[in-house]
Parts: sequence; C-alpha cells; structure tokens
Amino acid sequence: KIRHYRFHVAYQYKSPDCFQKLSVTINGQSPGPTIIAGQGDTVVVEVNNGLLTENTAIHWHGIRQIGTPWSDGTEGITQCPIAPGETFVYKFVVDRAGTYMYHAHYGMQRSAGLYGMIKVAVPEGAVEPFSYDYDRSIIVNDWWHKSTYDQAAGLSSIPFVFVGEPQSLLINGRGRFNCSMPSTTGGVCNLTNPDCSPSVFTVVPGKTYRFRIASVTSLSALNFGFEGHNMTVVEADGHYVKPFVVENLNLYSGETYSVIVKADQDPSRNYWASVNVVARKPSTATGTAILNYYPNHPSKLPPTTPPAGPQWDDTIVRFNQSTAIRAHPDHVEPPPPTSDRTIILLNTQNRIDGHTRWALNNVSFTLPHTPYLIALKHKLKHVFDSKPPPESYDYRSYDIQSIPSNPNATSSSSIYRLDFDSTVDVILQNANTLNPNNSETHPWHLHGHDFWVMGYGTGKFDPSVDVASFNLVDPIQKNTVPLHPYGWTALRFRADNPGVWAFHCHIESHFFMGMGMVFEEGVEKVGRLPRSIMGCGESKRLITKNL
Ligand SMILES: O=C1O[C@H]([C@@H](O)CO)C(O)=C1O
Repeated sequence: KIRHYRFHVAYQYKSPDCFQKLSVTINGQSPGPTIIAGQGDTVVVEVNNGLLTENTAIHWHGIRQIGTPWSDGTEGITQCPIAPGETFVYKFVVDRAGTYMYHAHYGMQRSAGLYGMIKVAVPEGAVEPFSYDYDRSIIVNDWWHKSTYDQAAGLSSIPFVFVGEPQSLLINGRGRFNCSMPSTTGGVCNLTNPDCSPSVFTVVPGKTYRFRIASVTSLSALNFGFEGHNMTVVEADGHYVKPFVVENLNLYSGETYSVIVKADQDPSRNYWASVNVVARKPSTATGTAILNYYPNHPSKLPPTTPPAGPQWDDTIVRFNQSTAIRAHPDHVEPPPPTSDRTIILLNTQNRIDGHTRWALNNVSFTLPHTPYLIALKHKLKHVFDSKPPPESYDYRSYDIQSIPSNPNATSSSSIYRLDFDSTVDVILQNANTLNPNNSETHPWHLHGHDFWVMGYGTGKFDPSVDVASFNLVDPIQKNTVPLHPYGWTALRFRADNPGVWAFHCHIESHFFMGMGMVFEEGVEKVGRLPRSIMGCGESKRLITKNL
C-alpha cells in the first residue's frame, strides 16, 4: 500500500506550556500528524516548506531507508536543504513493524517543534509476542522559550552560552510552565490557554493498553511513569524485548519503547502520567498528563502529587535498566560472532579557538555544504576532508576521570568509509567534560541501520578484556543507545545498506557542537540520485550541467 501525506511546514504562535512562542508546525500542529502504515508499505510525504526565511529537512528516525538513502532527510549528508517555498517528496518503505518518529534534521530546528510519530503495524495475521486491547501513542519532549536562533548563536559565541535546562517538559505537545516564574524571554503566559490543557489518556478499567512512547528531547534524558501502575516493556526501537516490568522507564532522546499497562487500579479516580529529568541536575518541573479512568471526568485532577521520579544522579539504576533490555527469546537475531573492524570513539568536550565543542578522538565534526551522498556518488572533489578520521585514541594513557590535560581539538568533515557488508564494532567511550567531576549522558543514534547492543561497562574499555564480555546470545537491536557517565557502550552492525549515514549524539546542541560523524558504505551500489536532493554547494553544477 502507498500511504500518502502532505506536510505544510510553517511558523505559528503556540503555547504548548501556556507560554506563547513561535513554533515550527506541520499542518498547524506540533507535534505533527502521526504517520500510520503497515509493514512493507511505501510512505510518501510531500513536504512543503512554508517557512519564509528558513530551510528545512525531515529525518524519518528508525526507518532504515533500504534502497532510498536520499530519503533519510539529513541535511548536508543525504540531501540539500529544502528551501522556502519548495516542496520535496520523501518516499520510502517502512520495512519493519514498530514505533518510530520523525523530526527536523537541519541546524537546531527540531527543538522548534518539528516532530511527530510513526507507527508501523505488523502484517495482517502476524502475531506479536504480547497482547493488548488498545494502542496509544505518547511523544515526550523538552521545551525552551528562547528561539533556536538564540540558542544556536549562544553555542557558537565566545563566551559560550549554553541552552541551559528546559523551561518545560511536554507530553504529546502539552506542558505547564509556572507563569509566576521569571521568564527567560518576554512573552505572554496564560494558564487558561487551551493549547496547554494537559494531555489525557482515557482507559477503561480492566482493559490492557499498549503505550508506544517516543522521546524527541533536545537535551534531557527523561524518566516516564504512570502513577500506581507497573509497565511491562515489550518493544524497543522496533524490536521485541524480553519482557521486563518497571515502575518507571528511562528514555533517552531518540529512543522508542512500547509498554503494556493494565488499567487495574482503583477506578474511582484519575492518575498522573509524569516525566522527570534524569542524568542532569534538573531545574524543570515534572511534566504531567492525566491517565483518565473512564467514566471519571478527563479533567478531574488526581488527588495526589505527581511522582517526582527517581534520583536524577542515580546512574547505577539507569545503567542497570540499559543492560536489562534484551531481545525477546523468540525473536533473537544473533549478531555476527566477530567483527572486521573496531572503531573506538573517545567522547570529549573540547575547545577550538576559544569555542566550546564536542569531539570524537579529538576531532569535532563539521557538516560540508555539499551533501556527502551527492559528492561521493558523483565524485565531486574538495567537498570534504578526505583524510580518514582516527580509529581510536590513546586508551593506555588517557585519563577519562579528569578534565582533559589538553582540551584543544581540531574540526573536520572527514568520514569513516566502511567495506561493504563488513561487520563493524563501535565502542563509545565517555570521559570527563571540561568541568571537574562531571561526565554527561549521551544518546547515540545511528541512521540507516539497527545495531546490536553488545554491552555496557563502567570506566575505560579495555579491548583485551572487555570484548570477551560481549553479549553474543540475545543482544537487543536498536538505533539509539545511551552512553552513561564515565562508561562505555559497545555496538556492532553490518555495513550492508548502501549509502551515507549519520551517527551522532541525539542531543540537539551536542550534534550542533560537533558530536557526530558519518559512515559511508557501498555508495557505488546506490541507485540514481534524485535531482531534487541537489542544488546546493558543488551539487549546483550537476543540475545546471544538462541545460
Ligand atoms: O554542551 C554542554 O555545555 C554545558 C556545559 O558543559 C558547559 O557550560 C553542558 O551542560 C553541556 O551539555
């Protein structure tokens, strides 16, 4: 089946947390419409850029784009930006059932509100390894009152101005700012604005619900829970999980989960759904929605205070939840037993010419003006740095526990070129930031693939010891995974999808500050590129050549 969508992208005043702000909307909404399809369907999205002075591009997060690498929506990597007034058509197959999302992949535009969910159903007659009566979607986000331009300018300035903690947390695009708090910008705050009435999830007592939960936050790791209800985790990033029960779930930006919840509590009242910041010292109020037990009135507030969530700095609890996520026993696709190449990436905060940046093995990523996919396929020269980036760092002598003795790094647009069909291990190694006694949590997202999560560890990864601890039995496959403070995360994937794929920290400001990289594999196998992705940088020539 073909699923056709038309997205008109435009700025509108919105008050998602009661505070009025210009938001990037799709067809007037933020979050945008949910894309609903069945496994194997072709999704066609006609994106019309109605932003007067701003480009755009949309990434279909978790969709592997097999055979359509030009539809991945990564500006500078797989396409030129969509200019104001233009319409760009994304066309791709959703090859695997599950829960995914979409969002802007241009500058810091995602945090302006351009995002939504993708739900892909199993084929008719297929049975999932769990059952439920109803299917509901939840997308959580963090929200700032300053514009993304303000934020981006601060990040690139000397002195550096960080985006800071969000003003609000949104559940399905709704939150609540305390209007009596000092504002970071001028603006109208109105608690009775219908834009910010809480999201409501109505449940019928005794019924079982599948909640699909996605996090599209720009900065925050969140902890989600339904007051008084356990959740059984059954899906992660489109893969079935060996079920495990939690009271609350840690969600890193770019991750999706499905949880099963039974409406089996006292039916005479409503309950809170809540999100709290974890992994950074929070200064943002709990985000809330209402779990409404029918036939109570949906606006009847629960008689309790919303759950405050776990201790924000209890890294061990979050680490343990990460390691608890395993493939469902009936759906294990074992990883290749060995890898052909191991890339070890030291994640550090650095300085370059006085700017604060993030780097991998001391190289901070910069996007070229001609997308890699076009440059590689059409052999355009001098578009990006051709010297390969480093495969590792000096792990014998580097001290990950202290601020770097030499914080300086270099910036580069170089990429990792992979042998087609080879197996690649990536070890993400965390370290101390430029502030003493601080190591942050980074959610890493890979485009175009699912990787096996081979393991997590604390301290420094030692190849001679830690490879032996990899999970070859039932590792979950995901597209986004956390790197915990002072720890390491090991991934394995097959470079079997011809194209050019981003791999980056899903924190919007961190990718903007250089925390990312690009893999190329089998670009010679990529089919004819659509002209609609061209037109910027050196690719201008390709369009005008045949006039
Ligand atoms: O990139 C970041 O910069 C700040 C801080 O490290 C420096 O102000 C912060 O918390 C980040 O995540």
